[in-house]
Amino acid sequence: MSKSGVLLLNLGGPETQADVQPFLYNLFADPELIRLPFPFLQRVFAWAISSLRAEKSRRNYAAIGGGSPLRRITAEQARELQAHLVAEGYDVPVYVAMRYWHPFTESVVQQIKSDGITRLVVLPLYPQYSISTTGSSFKLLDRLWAEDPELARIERHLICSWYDQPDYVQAMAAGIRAGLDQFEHPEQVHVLFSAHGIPESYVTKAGDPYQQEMEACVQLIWQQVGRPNPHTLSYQSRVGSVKWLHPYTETVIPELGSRGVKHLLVVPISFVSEHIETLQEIDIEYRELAHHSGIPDFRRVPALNADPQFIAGLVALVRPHLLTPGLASSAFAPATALHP
Ligand SMILES: C=CC1=C(C)c2cc3[nH]c(cc4nc(cc5[nH]c(cc1n2)c(C)c5CCC(=O)O)C(CCC(=O)O)=C4C)c(C)c3C=C
Ligand SMILES: [Fe+2]
Ligand SMILES: [Fe+2]
Repeated sequence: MSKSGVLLLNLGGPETQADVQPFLYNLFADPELIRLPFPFLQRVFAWAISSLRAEKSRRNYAAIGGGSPLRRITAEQARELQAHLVAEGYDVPVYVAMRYWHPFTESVVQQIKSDGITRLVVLPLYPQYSISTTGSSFKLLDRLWAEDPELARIERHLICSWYDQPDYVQAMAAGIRAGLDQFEHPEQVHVLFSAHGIPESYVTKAGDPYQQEMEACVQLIWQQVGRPNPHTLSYQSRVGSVKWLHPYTETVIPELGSRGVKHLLVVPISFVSEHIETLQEIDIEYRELAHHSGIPDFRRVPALNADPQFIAGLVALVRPHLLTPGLASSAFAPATALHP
């Protein structure tokens, strides 16, 4: 008998000030996120960098209430997705697994195993694929599946990226149009898509499709927005001293200011939930930078969180991998099942 489940993947975030350093350690200890020439030094490096970064990072989390809202918002997305699936007749549990903080992927897959799931649809909450995000979580799942013969019996259906999912694209476009319409003169607004950056070498040396998917995603969203405003794509949240994807958001904002832009609408584009990089980096740091750059009118499009059209998009992504309602106890898969 087949029993399906859905697993949502995300990065995770510290919930309290005390969580910040161990969270950073977990993040920097991942060779998919930080690539060192000497892998045997990864843990020492992670300890050193997490210790050095912790104070600044704690201050940033303190500015948004002490911790990240990511767990709460991702749980809400999971609840909404499950409710919509149940309404369509798919009686499947939806799990949330984080890469670097609670609920850790390692413990969630134990739960999935003990719930008797035999067929798991894995949906990363990153619309665009990157080695550093979806790739890292998939690699961890591969390792867990390779180490445990009971897990190995659970059939996995991986959804790699979905930046072109029509409901997602339309939900993003609707948010941008609503954002533009809040300005007194919407036609005077410059729209700045700000994506999370990654080191440039991921794209040029390791073949990460992230930049290409990001550019295609912005183009699709912009077509749906259907307004004549000028728009730009830039990359934020650079860590360390190596070159990251260009142009940097922190460079673009002053350039726009010096070109006379007075009204700026920022669209966070790699994120489907509010988190530190929307609430602190964009809303606090970039807002201040914009004001210093002569841009007094600075606004941001909210992250999608549990937006109904976005949730409909998640349902559409998951549905083809589920057994048709009524056949749920059958051993047969529907003809529409996709296997990337
Ligand atoms: C698509 C999203 C993300 C990409 C790509 C990504 C790459 C990436 N991130 C770091 C370093 C850090 N990321 C941190 C937090 C963080 N990053 C993302 C998303 C992406 N990261 C999320 C959702 C979060 C959690 C946010 C929260 O609310 O807690 C942090 C910690 C925060 C801080 O100190 O700034 C670091 C550090 C690298 C190096 C990287 C690509 C290689
Ligand atoms: Fe990050
Ligand atoms: Fe599938």
